[in-house]
Amino acid sequence: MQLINRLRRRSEALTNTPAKQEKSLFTEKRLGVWRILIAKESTFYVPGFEWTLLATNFPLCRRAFADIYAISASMFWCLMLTYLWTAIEPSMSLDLSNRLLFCIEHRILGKTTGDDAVAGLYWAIIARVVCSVISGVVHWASKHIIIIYGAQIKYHFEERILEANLKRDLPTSEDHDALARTNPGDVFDCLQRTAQLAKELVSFLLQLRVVHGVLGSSLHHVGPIFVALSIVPLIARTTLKSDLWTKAYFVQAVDEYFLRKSALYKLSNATFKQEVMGGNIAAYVLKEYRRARKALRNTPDEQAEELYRHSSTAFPGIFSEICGDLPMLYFAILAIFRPAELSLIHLAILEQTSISLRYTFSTLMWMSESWPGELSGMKTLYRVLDLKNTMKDGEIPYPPQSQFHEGGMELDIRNVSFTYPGSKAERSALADVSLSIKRGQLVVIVGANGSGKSTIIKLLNRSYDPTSGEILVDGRPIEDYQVMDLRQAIANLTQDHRLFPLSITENIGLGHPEMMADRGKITEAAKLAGAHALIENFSAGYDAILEPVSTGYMSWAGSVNEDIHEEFKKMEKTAQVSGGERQRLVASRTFMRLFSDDIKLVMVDEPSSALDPQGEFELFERLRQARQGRTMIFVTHRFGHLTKYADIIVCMKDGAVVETGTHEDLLAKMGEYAHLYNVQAQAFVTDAKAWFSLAVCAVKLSTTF
Ligand SMILES: Nc1ncnc2c1ncn2[C@@H]1O[C@H](COP(=O)(O)OP(=O)(O)OP(=O)(O)O)[C@@H](O)[C@H]1O
Repeated sequence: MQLINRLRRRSEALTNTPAKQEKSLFTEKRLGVWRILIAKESTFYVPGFEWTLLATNFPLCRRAFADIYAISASMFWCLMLTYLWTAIEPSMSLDLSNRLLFCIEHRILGKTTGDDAVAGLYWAIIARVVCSVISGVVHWASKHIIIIYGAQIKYHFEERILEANLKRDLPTSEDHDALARTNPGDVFDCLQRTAQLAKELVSFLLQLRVVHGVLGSSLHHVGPIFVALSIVPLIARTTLKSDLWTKAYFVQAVDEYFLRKSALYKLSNATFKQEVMGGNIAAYVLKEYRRARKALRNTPDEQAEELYRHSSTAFPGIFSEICGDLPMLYFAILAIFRPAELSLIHLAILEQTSISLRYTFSTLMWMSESWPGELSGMKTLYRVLDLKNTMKDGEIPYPPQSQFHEGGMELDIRNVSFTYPGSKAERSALADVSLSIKRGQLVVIVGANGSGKSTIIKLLNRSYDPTSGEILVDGRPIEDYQVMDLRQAIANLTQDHRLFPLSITENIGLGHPEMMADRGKITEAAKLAGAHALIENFSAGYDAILEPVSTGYMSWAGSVNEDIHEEFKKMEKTAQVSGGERQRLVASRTFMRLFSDDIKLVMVDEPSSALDPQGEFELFERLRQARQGRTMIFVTHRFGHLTKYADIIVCMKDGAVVETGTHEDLLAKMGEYAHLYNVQAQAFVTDAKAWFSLAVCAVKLSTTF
């Protein structure tokens, strides 16, 4: 019962969103397990098309057209010509077909005789065939242009997105807009859809012109009603149709039993396998799942769009079916009452005209409905491209030309406080931190989890700027320096660093791209990080790509074909390396970076969490040996073998620096550092005692037997 009440409360919380308070803006619906919030439509609304979108997005469309025109003017005009042809072609084709049918009728019924009649028929045939041939060529050319030009446009925008993403600073990258999914093909897709929309509109108007011509001919007595019966029901159907996807809406699952059922189902995923098995909770999960499913009863979870479209009566379906038959039924009724006025050719012409007109009209409606979706993809892409960095870039190069630069970076952190953008924590990540680091000093930062150690590193490499206070680098505010220059002078190694989906050589070489071609240095860096033996073990050695990008996919039928499946698995395989091996490979990149004379500050943030004790000891030793002429900052929980080399140990707690000094100073203070140190030392003492007791036991036992 308690559980059900809790679920109810949660469900109420889900439905009780701020949107409810702005009721006038939205219409709310509950369908199946879903709650749908639909933005109310503007007063000037024609079903199937958002006219206001056209006006408000005109400048964006113009910009997009200018962009793709600049990529290739010739391709652009070729594509537009193909659209022009395909806009004219249906009406021309219809006109020629109708002419041909009239010629055939006249010839069959003997209304025209002689050479002129035969020549007219020949010309009608030739014109029809020529039109078809041109259409075939234009369609092929249009597809060809779309493939080639489309690829050029896609690569162009992909490059722009890449460049924008690479230049973006960290706070801006965490911005909601920057996280939006962008597809480089969206601009071309949207412009194609816009051109197609215009094409369908022109095509429809030209076909009406042909219809006018047909009605003006011998069919004037039956034609108008026939054509009206073809088109009017289509307009009525479009007007009456209720489709969700053309509207601005938001769908959320709110049924408490559905949510619980989904959460329990998720527990069968591989992600939770160990917990479910280890905790032996499978029976509980299944029991609770069944209970939720039973409570859900027949509440449908079909897609909200489908539920919205599904009508409560069969009337719209019947109406739609009858609409399709109306022109033919009308002709049949005429055949009953006024057979003398009709012929099969008349029927063929009217049927052909009405089918073409209906097809174009339906396509026009469909295009106009889907156009806003295409437009929103393009808008998102441009919004991402236009995002401006929130962090200021400085103007002074680093190191400044005037400055003598032996001995590393000098850092002065003054009353710095920092809160992460969008943080929900009460406490700041850093609160009034002050710290002075002289050139070439080795600093060890220690402290409990969440005390702010990594945040200091992130401020020093300008991933973020302090919320208040200032950081001086060599006596100047850090923001005055050009960010790129500053980062060029810093080597950073953290536990978050990843392997790139590139070869091992590149993974290491990117530490110092100017030396990428120097295989000797790359091997040396790998040796320093203890990764050489591991790399040699791969069949492709330094050329191995451990985590390649996905390159293939299988068809549905392919996934059930065992041979294809096996081949696919072989092709797409990612090499598995252990956490420690990964850390060694990543550390190789840092050693490569340390070959650069530009490096004036080395910051190492807990990069050895997965390394064995020997590996960790060697890593710190070798990093320390690269200290000459550099300031070094280590953030670590296991500080045993580093503290004796440290010029300053900084001890942090709850975002503040609580102690600074040498190992001896801080132990003597008997404060936070001494506490952390003793907890670690105690474990060793206890371990040592245990080992000693075991050894004594073993000796006793051996003497007993
Ligand atoms: N990206 C982030 N967004 C919001 N809060 C964050 C973010 N990163 C860290 N924090 C918060 O800032 C505080 C300081 O985090 P920080 O990573 O600097 O601690 P730390 O001392 O390095 O911890 P650990 O020893 O666990 O690595 C913590 O309370 C943490 O939850």
